[in-house]
Order: sequence, then C-alpha cells, then structure tokens
Amino acid sequence: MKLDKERLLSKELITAIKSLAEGQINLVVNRKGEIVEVTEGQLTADILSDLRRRESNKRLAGLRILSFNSYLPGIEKIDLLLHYRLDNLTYYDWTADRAQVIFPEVEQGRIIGVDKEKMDLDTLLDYNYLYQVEQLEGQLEEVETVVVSDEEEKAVLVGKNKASLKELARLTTTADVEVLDKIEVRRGNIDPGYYIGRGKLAQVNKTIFAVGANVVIFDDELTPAQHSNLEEILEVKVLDRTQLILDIFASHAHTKEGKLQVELAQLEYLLPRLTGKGEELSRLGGGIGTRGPGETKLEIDRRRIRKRIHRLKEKLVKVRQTREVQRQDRSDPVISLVGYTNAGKSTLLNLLTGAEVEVKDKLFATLDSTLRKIQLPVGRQVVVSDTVGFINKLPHDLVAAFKATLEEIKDSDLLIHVVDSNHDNLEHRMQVVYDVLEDLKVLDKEIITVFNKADLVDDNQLKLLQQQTPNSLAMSALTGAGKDKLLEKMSEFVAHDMVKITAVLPYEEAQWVDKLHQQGQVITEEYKQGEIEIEAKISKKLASKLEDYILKSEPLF
Ligand SMILES: Nc1nc2c(ncn2[C@@H]2O[C@H](COP(=O)(O)OP(=O)(O)OP(=O)(O)O)[C@@H](O)[C@H]2O)c(=O)[nH]1
Ligand SMILES: [Mg+2]
Repeated sequence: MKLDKERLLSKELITAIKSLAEGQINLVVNRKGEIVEVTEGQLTADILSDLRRRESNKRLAGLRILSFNSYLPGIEKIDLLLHYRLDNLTYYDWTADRAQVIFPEVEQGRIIGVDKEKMDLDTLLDYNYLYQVEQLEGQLEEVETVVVSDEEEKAVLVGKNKASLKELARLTTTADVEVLDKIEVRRGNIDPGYYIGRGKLAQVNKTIFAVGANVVIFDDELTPAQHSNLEEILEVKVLDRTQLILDIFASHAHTKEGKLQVELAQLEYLLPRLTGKGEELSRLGGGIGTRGPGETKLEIDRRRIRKRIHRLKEKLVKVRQTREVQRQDRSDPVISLVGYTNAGKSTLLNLLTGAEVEVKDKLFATLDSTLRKIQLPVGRQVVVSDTVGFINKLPHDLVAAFKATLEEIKDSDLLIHVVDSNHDNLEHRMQVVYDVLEDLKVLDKEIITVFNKADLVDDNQLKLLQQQTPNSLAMSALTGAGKDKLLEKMSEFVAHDMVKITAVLPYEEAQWVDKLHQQGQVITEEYKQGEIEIEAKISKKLASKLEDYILKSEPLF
C-alpha cells in the first residue's frame, strides 16, 4: 500500500491494518508515502537499522514512523526521534481512533526536543505533514545565534580614552553585564598583537583574577589575531566594542527586518574571524549571555554561515522592495529625527505625535524606525521618522546591515538633529553624527538642530550653543517647553514648497475635498450649486494635480 505523500495516514490503511494485524504493528514510511519497513510488537530503534537516512543534520531523516497500538504510550520513545531526526512519530490508538503525533522541536538550527500533539481521526487524516517538515527544515538551516549561558557576566573594561571608556561602561550595563573595573591604557609600548602593551596585559590579567571577572571587553575593534592572542593569555571570554554593540542590537531588534539586519551584521563580523583557526577561537564568537553568534559555533562551518548570509541578504532585498513601494506611495514630506543614542529622539517623536515609542534611559532603545504622521500648524501633513541612534565607532558591518533602515534618512526632506545639550561631550557627539550623515551622503540636506534636555542646562550655555549652530533651537522634549518653536521651524521649512490656492471643484470631484483637508490646510469651503469653492494652503505637488480646477495660486513664502 502507498499513502498520499503529504498525509500522515489514510482510512484504507487503518482498515487494512485492523483486518490484518492482531498486536502492535509499526511501519516506516518515506516522503513518497511508501511503506519501507514493517515490524510487529514493541517499537524499538531496530526498525530503522537497515534503512538509509539522509545524513545532513540540517535536514530531517526523510522517514517517519507509524505505530499502531492499543494504547497511547508516554513519550519514552523520544530518543529515537531525536537521534534519528525522524520527520515525526505517529501513534495510532486503533481501539479509540485517536492519535498522538510527535514532531521534533527545532530552535536556532538544532533539534532541542519534541512537540506532542493529540489529534482526533479527522484532523489526522487532513493533516499536511509535508508542510510541517518544510517549516522544520527551514528552521534547521538557521544559524545558531543563541548561546545559553547561565553564568552571570562580570566584566573588566580596557580602553585608551577616558570618555570612550565611560561610554563603553554604559554600553556594558545596557547589555546587562556588570562592570567590575575599568583600565585605562595610556599610549606607550603597544604590542600590535595584543592591542595593548605586554606590561599592561599583565596588569589586566591580575585585575581579572583579583575582581573575579569572566569577561574582558576592549574599547576598540580587535583584529582576529588580537582576539585569539588575548584569549589565550587572559583565559576568559574576550569581547570588543563592536561585538558589544552588535549584542545590544541583537537584543533590541523587534521587527523582522531589524532582526535580519542584526543577524547579518553579526555573521559578517564573525566570518573573517573563523579563518584557518580551529578550536582556539571557540570563545570568540560568543556575545554576551544569551545572544551573539554563539559559543557552539564550532559546529558552524563557514559554508553554512556564507549560505545564511546569502539568504539574509536575499530576504533583506525583499523587505527593501516592500519599503520602496510604500515609499513611492508617500506624498507627504518626510522628516527624520537623527542623533546620538539617548539624545531624546523618541521622546521628541512622542511629544510631537502623541505616539508611544519606547523611551528608555538606555543606549539604543530604538532600533526599528517608526513613522508617524502629524499635521503642522501651517496646514501640511508630514511624516516624522524616528531612527536608530548613532554612536562613536559605530561598527561598519552594522551600518551596512542597517542601510535599509537608514535609507529612510536618505529619503527625507528634512532632518532634525537631536542633541543632548546636557552632555559634556556634546560637540564630539555632534561630530560623530555629522560623520555618519556624511557616510550616508545626506549632509547636504536641510537640518534643524534641536538642543534637547534644555530643562537640565543653564540658559546662557543654551544661547551660546544656538549662536554657534545655524538653524537651531533649544527645547525640552520631556517638558514640552519649546515645542511651538520647533513646529514653527518645521512649518517654515515645508511652507517653501506650498501655495495658497483658490479652486472650484465640480461635485463629481468632491473626493478632493478630503485630500485637501488631510494634506493641507483648508481656509474656506463653500458649497454652491453643482460646485465647491475652496481656498486652501497645499503643496505645489498637490496643486499640480488639481491644475484644471485652480482659479488662483500664489506662493506662501
Ligand atoms: N531631562 C530630560 N530628559 C530627557 C529629555 N528628552 C529625553 N530625555 C530622557 O533621555 C533618555 C533617552 O531618551 P530617548 O527618547 O529614549 O532617546 P533616544 O534618542 O530615542 O535614544 P535611542 O533610541 O537609544 O537612540 C530618557 O531617559 C528620556 O526620558 C529632556 O528634554 N529632558
Ligand atoms: Mg529612541
């Protein structure tokens, strides 16, 4: 007998078995629905011993077991399934006509256990198990990016610059790792193989031991060689700033796109660090705690990573295409909030739009860009976009991976640069933002600079800042002070391409009235016989679509 290839079981088979067999009977079925093995009595692993299975552990075996029984046993046969990567194991209780189907449970590229499902006869007969297999095999292909570490991580930080080291400490706590000590390395005898000098290295080693740290985090990107040299000598997990940032991104990414982007960046970072080395690098890939392409990466060969990178890129291209379509639909001007992480961009977005974007006194609270529409006082609808914050030494791979998200900035008509004016290092931070904007080739765009957190800074200093920066203002996104000033500036900007029109629309064209309300500001609206006379402030673009009905048009500014 043969089964339909996507079905677990058929009525005919049940009838046949019931008429033939007396005790328990077990069948092995392949993906074509062919019965390739039959045994009687207790189900044991022997049933599979003569059969050829697929070898790859990225696939399931291509075989499943159907066990006809007079009772549903507990799942003591789990091992069988795990060990042989069976597609599934179906127990069919022929006295009660019910079944229990056991599937492998896959997470991050590995079979981690089993899923049991009870089914009545109808469900069972209808069940498309090939679909299930496809899903599971897809998950098996995923590269493992999770390291389950029960250990609490405690770090010693090593860096060459005090301010940057302080920031590294914030990044570290953001990643839920405790900072036990910081070591500042002054310029001196630096051994290129170790990022720092040999003498300093001995000190780092002592400190790790003295404070009981299990991680050392370096404030710059380490070369693969430095990484493995340092691990060899220090004998604890060695991470660098890039990995730390990638790690934080990994735990903060919520949308599908964000996750894809971070995984891509992590793998791109990992790949060159796997070259020609064996077990020595075992700790290298590990991020903090539960994230980061993992410690078990010994199992991950480079080919798989490459394949995965390829897949991720393909998926991102698709996401991008969708974005592109959405973008083309947009007729409203786009205003992007940019700035250093923690400057208050999300707080400002919330203030402007009444949105509820997560605001946290943590670095990189926002990763996924959020778009919100608001109506400016001048009567023009605009889209405001909140984006990922920038940081000093933003990893290159990350910028590359986040291109699609950052594309939003490229597409903007206006940028609002949010600055934390309460920060000692604000000039440097502003420069970092300019550098990233330059990288993205958007520095020629119109920028309004918002000196935020004005509630924390004294007025004279704010005045000074504003004098130094053209097109700037001071405000507090938290208290709302200065909001009107900002709205006015934004209005001024969008008003440049607006006109005041008087139009007469026939009733058949009444749908324009709504549009004018939505996308502009209607000043007067009069319904006459057969037509509507409207006076409104709208964009030139919208005006050009209404051309036929416009009586009068004059620029706003
Ligand atoms: N005192 C004061 N605090 C503010 C102001 N604006 C934002 N904050 C605080 O600054 C912290 C960071 O704010 P967010 O809005 O999350 O900053 P962000 O720029 O979106 O940060 P990322 O998403 O991490 O890049 C939060 O604790 C806010 O409450 C302000 O005007 N005054
Ligand atoms: Mg934010």
